[in-house]
Amino acid sequence: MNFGVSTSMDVAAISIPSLHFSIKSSAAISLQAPRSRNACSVSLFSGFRRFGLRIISVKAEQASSRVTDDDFIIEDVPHLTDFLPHLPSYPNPLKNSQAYAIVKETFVKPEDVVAQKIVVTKDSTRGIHFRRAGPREKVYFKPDEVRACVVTCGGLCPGINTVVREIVCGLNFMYGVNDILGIEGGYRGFYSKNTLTLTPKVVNNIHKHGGTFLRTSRGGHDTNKIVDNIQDRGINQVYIIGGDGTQRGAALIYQEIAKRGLQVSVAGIPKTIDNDIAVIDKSFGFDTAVEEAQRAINAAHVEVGSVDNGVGIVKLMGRYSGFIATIATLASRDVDCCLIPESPFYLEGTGGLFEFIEQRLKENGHIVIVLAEGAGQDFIARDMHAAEEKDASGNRLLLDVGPWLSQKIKDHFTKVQKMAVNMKYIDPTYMIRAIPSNASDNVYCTLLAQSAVHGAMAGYTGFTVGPVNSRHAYIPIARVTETQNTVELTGRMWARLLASTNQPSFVTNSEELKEKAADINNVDISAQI
Ligand SMILES: Nc1ncnc2c1ncn2[C@@H]1O[C@H](COP(=O)(O)OP(=O)(O)O)[C@@H](O)[C@H]1O
Ligand SMILES: O=P(O)(O)OC[C@H]1O[C@](O)(COP(=O)(O)O)[C@@H](O)[C@@H]1O
Ligand SMILES: [Mg+2]
Repeated sequence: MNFGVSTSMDVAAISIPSLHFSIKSSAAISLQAPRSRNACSVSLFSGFRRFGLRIISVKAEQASSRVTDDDFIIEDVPHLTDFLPHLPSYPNPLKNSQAYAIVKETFVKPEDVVAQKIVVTKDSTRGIHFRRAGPREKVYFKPDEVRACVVTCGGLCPGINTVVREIVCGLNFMYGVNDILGIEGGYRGFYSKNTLTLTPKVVNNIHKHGGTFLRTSRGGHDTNKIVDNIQDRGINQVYIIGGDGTQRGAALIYQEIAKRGLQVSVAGIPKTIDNDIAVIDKSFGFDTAVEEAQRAINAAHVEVGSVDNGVGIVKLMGRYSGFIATIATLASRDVDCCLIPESPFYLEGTGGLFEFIEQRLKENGHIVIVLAEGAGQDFIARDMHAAEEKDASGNRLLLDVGPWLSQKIKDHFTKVQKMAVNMKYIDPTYMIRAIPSNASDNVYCTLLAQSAVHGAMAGYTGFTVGPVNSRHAYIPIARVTETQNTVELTGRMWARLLASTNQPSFVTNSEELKEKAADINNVDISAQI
């Protein structure tokens, strides 16, 4: 797409085919995209950089319609100057930091973006890009004016304490910020608990412990009470660590703050053991959890390998997404069958689980089944006539598939097959998420935390930070909350698993399930490696 840029500053018109601009203020140009065939979300950076203008991207009404030729879409994040246009900026103190003294490019260029699509062909459209994370030349907070707070919400996962620690140390060591509060016990802590004072000394060793030093909770998100508290306490940077639910809550907090016109940056750091957060490569702590799951799978394999007709079942976390079970199975190679929420399965008849277990017991004398806790929920609910219940955040409370499946298998083989089986059931669910993060997750958590700090100090807000194709980016919160990341049954990763376990596909053996799988996975599979 080509566009002309007017050189005289007083001319407010910059014409782009089918798009018209008006310069609203010296700080930003807003695109008033008319209802046009080619309207799309556009951000223009380099053309205006030298004018000191900041371009905000807008979502045209028909964001789905793409500019056909050089389809270079930038999904930008909000900035404090979007609603506080006269906010002063200051030189980034990193400029004087000895650590960064010889860094070739200390600051991220304003036009640096990260591509969401990296598997391309010569004629590919360029697709969606996100603003690259990292330190900027200008900051919008004076270090001694910053009063930051950190809050952790939802379930545990390895590495939460590392993120908390590195937010505190990053603010203090890189930006000279000394006023940092801990919000205790999740969102409700804003209005129901006293704050903790966080210093590098206080958080020095917390990364060596699992859980969250700040404690957490589900439920209790009251946007107005939270923002009232932020305002009353004079907090001007909010770091929110949590999963998809938490990030939805963060979006509401950001919107209320913008509505009130408060100079407060809201930075979301995505967290979940389930890796169900969209757009980012994977959530922190996931690798640590998969590594810990190997110990449970290995124990099951040792147990069942030491007895006749040993049936080992290991239940792992994964409420709606079966990534932990899938990747732990691929990593282990001791697993004969992996069941996940995304893949329907059935027990009886040709191609069913019972037939497969019988075949493996005959072949090897034992079998190991890895089970995501969210697998088979509809099956169990029908079988037990159980009504659906929810937790304090509105998440589905799961029926316990582990004991249910163990009993089903025991009943089938003893009563129907007249064959005694040695059932060994292991449930390490909370064990794999309550441990401290491993070395690689610790480094990942450090980059996440520092990216969040750089973003907030540079005045960005209403963003979630995370790696997109291994490069940290600032992602609009709505982007990571609008869909949930799930294992694609039509992707190559799941095919790799089926090829490694040789388990029944369950789907290809049954027309009815094939439609169901198609529905589940009516998404672009190119994203799957
Ligand atoms: N749609 C939502 N809007 C506002 N707050 C939400 C929303 N969903 C969840 N929350 C809040 O976010 C916090 C954590 O949500 P939860 O789903 O339990 O865990 P996670 O965010 O880790 O997946 C809870 O305090 C919950 O009240
Ligand atoms: O912590 P609780 O309330 O027992 O919930 C357990 C659930 O939390 C999870 O660990 C995910 O929690 P988050 O989405 O909050 O990270 C699921 O895997 C599991 O089903
Ligand atoms: Mg969640």
